[in-house]
Amino acid sequence: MIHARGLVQTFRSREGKKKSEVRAVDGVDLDVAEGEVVGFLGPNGAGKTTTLRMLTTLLRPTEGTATVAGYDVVRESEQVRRSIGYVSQAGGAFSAARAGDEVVDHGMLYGMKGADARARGQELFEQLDLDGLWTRMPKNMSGGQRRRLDIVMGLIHDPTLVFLDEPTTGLDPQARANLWEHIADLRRRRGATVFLTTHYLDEADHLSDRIVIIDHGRIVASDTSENLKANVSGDLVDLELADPGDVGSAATRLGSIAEVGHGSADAVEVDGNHVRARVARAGRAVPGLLADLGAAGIALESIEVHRPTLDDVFLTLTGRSLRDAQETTRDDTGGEAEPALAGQEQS
Ligand SMILES: Nc1ncnc2c1ncn2[C@@H]1O[C@H](COP(=O)(O)OP(=O)(O)OP(=O)(O)O)[C@@H](O)[C@H]1O
Repeated sequence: MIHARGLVQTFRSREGKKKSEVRAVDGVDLDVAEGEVVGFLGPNGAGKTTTLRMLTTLLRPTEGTATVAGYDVVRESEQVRRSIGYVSQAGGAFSAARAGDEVVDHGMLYGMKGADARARGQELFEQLDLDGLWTRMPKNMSGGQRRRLDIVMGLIHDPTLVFLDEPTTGLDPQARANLWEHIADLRRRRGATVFLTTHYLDEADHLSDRIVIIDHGRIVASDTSENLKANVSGDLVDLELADPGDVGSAATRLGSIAEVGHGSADAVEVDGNHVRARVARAGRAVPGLLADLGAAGIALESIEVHRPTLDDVFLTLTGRSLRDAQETTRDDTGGEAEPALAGQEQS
């Protein structure tokens, strides 16, 4: 459904007289199969939206090629647009019209007959828990209802491929959970392929068949959440020692079973009377460790084993926590920015 090779997008940014170039997307290869739900995850400014805008034909790639639903995003942009649904991060700018009229107009823009757009719109209103709101003006809807209306607009022409850019940002937990259900339903009921960007780890984990992580414009991982957790980052073993004097020898013993590839001394973190390290398949390794500690007369106050999270995966791959990265400001280029010549908006 989506095949991209070497996608690049550069933007020029200007700060006073100083000009610089930002490589917002830096050589992205991507393959998404029909019916797959892919979560595109990364911190602010990683390049998610820019990638999405190239795939949805809103931005011409500076370099590289992509086909979406079988059409080339540059040469056949019209066909791509007709084949996809796109729900942008900002959501639609609604006029003062009633929600149902907006939806019908939107469908007609895609070449649907008015009656068909109305029937399909009403069906979607029902599926997305908007029944009774057909004649309400969007400005009088709650944030969650408006976000679901955005999704109705993105689905009105019955696309089999849907791009959702941060669909639940700004929603309260209940509205998020509710929208997750609807997104999962898109595939269940309609067999749709869904490509969604998010910086919520739990969202990516919950919804996606596969998670693609982007950082600094490059894909750093692509796999199921389970595989990423199992292969990229081991379990965290946290030993609390009864006697702080045992910290050194416990660290050496824990280091000996710490993940391969990390020098054992570096792999262990000491914090007061706690000694921690990542251990591959801790369930198998820990009994031996306990026997070893017992034989050396090292007593424990407690032992905890934590399964890795997606954030651990991100930390292992990039050296940064995604949670911390989310706190950084969105635009680190400074100043006013404009697309570079090769990165012009497509009409
Ligand atoms: N029009 C533009 N002009 C200049 N730089 C831009 C422009 N759009 C995006 N950028 C820069 O490109 C990089 C990638 O931005 P992008 O919006 O794709 O990231 P993102 O992963 O979607 O972030 P977020 O999660 O905040 O939406 C950032 O450094 C951003 O500041």
